[in-house]
Amino acid sequence: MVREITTCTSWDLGKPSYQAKELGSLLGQGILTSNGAYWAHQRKIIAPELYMEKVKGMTNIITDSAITLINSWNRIIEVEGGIADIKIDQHMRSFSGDVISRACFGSNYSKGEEIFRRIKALEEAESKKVLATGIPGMRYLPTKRNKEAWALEKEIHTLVLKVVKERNEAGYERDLLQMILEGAKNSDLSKDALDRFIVDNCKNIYLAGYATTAVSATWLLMLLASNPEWQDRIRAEVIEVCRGQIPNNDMIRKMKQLAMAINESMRLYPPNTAVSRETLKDMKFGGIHVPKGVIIWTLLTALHTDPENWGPDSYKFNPERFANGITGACKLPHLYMPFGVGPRVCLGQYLALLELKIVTSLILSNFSFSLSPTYVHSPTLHLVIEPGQGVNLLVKRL
Ligand code: HEM
Repeated sequence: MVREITTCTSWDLGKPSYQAKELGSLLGQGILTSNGAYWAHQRKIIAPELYMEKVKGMTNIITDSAITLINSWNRIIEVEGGIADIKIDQHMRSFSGDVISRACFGSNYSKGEEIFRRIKALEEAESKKVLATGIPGMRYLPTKRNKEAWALEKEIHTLVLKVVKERNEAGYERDLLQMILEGAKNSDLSKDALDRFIVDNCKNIYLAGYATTAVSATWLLMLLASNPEWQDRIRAEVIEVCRGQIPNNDMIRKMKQLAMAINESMRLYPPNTAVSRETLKDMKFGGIHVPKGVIIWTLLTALHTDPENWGPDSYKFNPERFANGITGACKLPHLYMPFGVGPRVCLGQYLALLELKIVTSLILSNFSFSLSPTYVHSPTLHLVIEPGQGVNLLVKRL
């Protein structure tokens, strides 16, 4: 039965603090896990940089990163003699990491990449720790994994502050790092707290936007490989709209079938499995008394596939259902939430969608692809839901 979920618009609901504890040095006190006035302060600084109008200005950055990917596939295909079996996961991660490095660090982006390489290693070290133990207090013991994570954390801290110092000396640049710096300067934080604020938010933005976007692109390509009629349909649209040119904002806006396929792919494979909230005080929620400290999970995969809301074909890839937008796709459109909901809704959604549209349209206008016989369908939950054994595609040039 479809039951309405009360949209979270209340300050009395926050992000579960356990996330910060479990993921330890990975998240720190950045926007993803903080609550109350400190969270609001961070959101106020970061949000304007990721509004749709600002994101439109990042089209060139994204296109450059997508062209790097296209060139690398071209080289692989040439070496393989016309058709290549490509494991696309790492390519999508490089693309998404490249975009975030450029958006955050502007001209310092190669240093940004160095920092993000370490954040990624830290993410891996932390996710192994979470999965391996789950024992309270383990994170304080000097185990091999903890020591590895602590060393990485220290390196990240030092590197970010080095870029900040260089930036302060070199002058103004309009990127996310600059906005975080200015926001931090205008607050009354101590020097140490200020440094933490900057470092934690660099880590948070990277963690929020890197794997999520990469995995969304990977699932979308897997679905287009398995549904050649949709692959052809969207390719025809892209070719008609772009007429051999690199897509610009105007062209991207016209790619309706592509937008429908992205919505459908994120319905079936939302990278984040759940949206969670913690009650910060006793409250009534949908008529139920919920005491302070209770964590409420909203499972996206369940919401996104409920046949009562989406119809009997709810498990089928059918982008057509989004022909009239999200409101036309189901009975209760607010239950579609790949980017979360309410005041804590994803700040990077416009950036992520633009990335997905640019990279997919460029791939479709350069290559045709099908699933490799080596592909094994095994959605697996790490920090996001990803293909457990990767996605191999057989790719050839058009
Ligand atoms: C397809 C890619 C992405 C997906 C599926 C996604 C999904 C989400 C979800 C589900 C949330 C939690 C929302 C809630 O609790 O209601 C979130 C939060 C957030 N996302 Fe994304 N995200 C993506 C890409 C990005 C990108 C590219 C960035 C930034 C560069 C970003 C930045 C953030 C931030 C800063 C938050 C925390 C917002 C807050 O707590 O106030 N995300 N995202």
